[in-house]
Amino acid sequence: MKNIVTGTDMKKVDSYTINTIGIPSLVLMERAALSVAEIVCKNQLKDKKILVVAGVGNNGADGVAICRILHLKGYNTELYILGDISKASTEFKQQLSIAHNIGINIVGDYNDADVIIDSIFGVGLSRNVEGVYKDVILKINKGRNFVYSVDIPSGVSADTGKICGVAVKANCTVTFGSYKIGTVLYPGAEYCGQVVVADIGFPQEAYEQIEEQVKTATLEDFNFIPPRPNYSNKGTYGKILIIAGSKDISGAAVLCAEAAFRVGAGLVRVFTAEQNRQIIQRLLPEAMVNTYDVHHFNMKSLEACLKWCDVVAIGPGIGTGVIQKNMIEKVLEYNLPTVIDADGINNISEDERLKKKLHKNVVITPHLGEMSRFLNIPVEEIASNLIKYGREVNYKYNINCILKDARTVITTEQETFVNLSGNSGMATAGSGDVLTGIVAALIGIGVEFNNATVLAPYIHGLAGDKAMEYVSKTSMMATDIIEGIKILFKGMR
Ligand SMILES: NC(=O)C1=CN([C@@H]2O[C@H](COP(=O)(O)OP(=O)(O)OC[C@H]3O[C@@H](n4cnc5c(N)ncnc54)[C@H](OP(=O)(O)O)[C@@H]3O)[C@@H](O)[C@H]2O)[C@@H](O)CC1
Ligand SMILES: Nc1ncnc2c1ncn2[C@@H]1O[C@H](COP(=O)(O)OP(=O)(O)O)[C@@H](O)[C@H]1O
Ligand SMILES: [K+]
Repeated sequence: MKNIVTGTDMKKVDSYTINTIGIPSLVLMERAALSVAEIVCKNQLKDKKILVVAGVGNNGADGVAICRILHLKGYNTELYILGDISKASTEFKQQLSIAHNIGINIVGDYNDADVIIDSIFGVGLSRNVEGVYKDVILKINKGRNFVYSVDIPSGVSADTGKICGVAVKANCTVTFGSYKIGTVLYPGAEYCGQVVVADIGFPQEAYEQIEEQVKTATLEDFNFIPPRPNYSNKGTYGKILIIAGSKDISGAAVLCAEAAFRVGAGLVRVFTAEQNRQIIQRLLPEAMVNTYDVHHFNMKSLEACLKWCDVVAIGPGIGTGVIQKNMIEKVLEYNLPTVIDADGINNISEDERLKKKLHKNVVITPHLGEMSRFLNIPVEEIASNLIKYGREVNYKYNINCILKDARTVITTEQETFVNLSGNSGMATAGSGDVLTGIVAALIGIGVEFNNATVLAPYIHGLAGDKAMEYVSKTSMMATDIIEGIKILFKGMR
């Protein structure tokens, strides 16, 4: 797991590192500046003209130090300072004094260059960007230069990813210590270009001072998956019940069940409408199929399935109505690890009685529309504050939530995560059904419930990224993501 921090929390990390651990501010700053300079040197030839645009806070101080390092390496650099120097931070004044002593060329106007280093505002951005700052940022964005942003593109809120009026559109952002929320959540993430996290020496202890930590999964988290011993059988790897599909929808069940198999589930049983039996058996002969008749629904057959399984996923393509609500009620009575997706969520949203039956072994996987219905809050409001509303589900209902979007936010009882894998090719029908199958299968194969909730979107995204090895984002379909799961695990163990 890696930390993702708000700007406010990053200041706490800075301050703890400087004041409690005792690493001097200028030491951190030198490492920060060196990390940016190193990346610039690696990618830019010496004949390139580099303009450093610096504010007068510590982000600007980083910029002045970067300008000095590049100048000493023989680059043609200029420094343009934006803001009132009499109000500059101590570190800025120190850096500027060094720059003067070394003979850095300081210019009075913004002029174009091959490379721009944007160090106007970092995590200290505190209000909307206006006036001369706005004008310069617009000029940077109009130019054809290669833009590096220091810590975060100036104008992006490090706390939320919102654009404070206007923001620099960078080609590359070198962010210090850890991802900032503003570099991972949209729209800010779109302004960053490639994001490089530079280790400048903040100790993990400093991150532990943060009260509400946000993290992201990393490859190390595959260790949550238990090994597959030789002495095992299909029963070892979970009995997964998937309640999906309806008279007119069969694909959802197939995608969900196949994804579960590809993540390693031992046994998968689909409970679906009678009309789907043949097609599912033909498309996925490995799955067991039990069916119901909408006109004579028999709860006993669902109960038998629930008694059989270790984990249940309900919702993809089931439709909404009385039968569906009764099925959900029955599922919730069994207190099993339960994944609720799509129409599963929509049915619950319509029925306060079902909401009351949600229990702590439930994870819901809503997209923004489903989340909007579930919380009765407009989509735009949820989109602008994914973490807040993800957490709200947890506080209100004591269930886990995978809030799916271009950046999926995961909230468990204790923790909050943002998933960083995946790509826009995954915005395709059935992609969410694949995710549902992955969550259920991970629980089935023995991954602890909270860990499965976090790992599933990560695996789903990595599978989408793997799918790009043979299909473009444009052509990607949900079946390609399943193909991607195969490639992913082939490369893993
Ligand atoms: N040792 C450390 O601490 C380390 C810190 N590091 C670096 O420091 C950065 C944080 O520095 P920071 O806290 O000084 O804030 P910063 O981002 O420079 O912004 C404050 C300045 O911007 C101004 N300002 C803000 N909003 C504005 C607006 N809308 N419009 C106009 N002005 C506005 C504000 O002005 P004021 O509000 O005072 O009028 C003030 O001048 C961090 O991102 C990283 O790069 C690294 O080197 C690692 C070690
Ligand atoms: N731009 C994107 N980048 C990364 N992942 C995306 C993007 N758009 C959608 N996704 C992922 O694709 C899946 C879509 O799920 P969902 O909307 O439920 O699809 P469906 O209902 O058709 O199965 C989610 O896991 C979501 O996070
Ligand atoms: K910046």
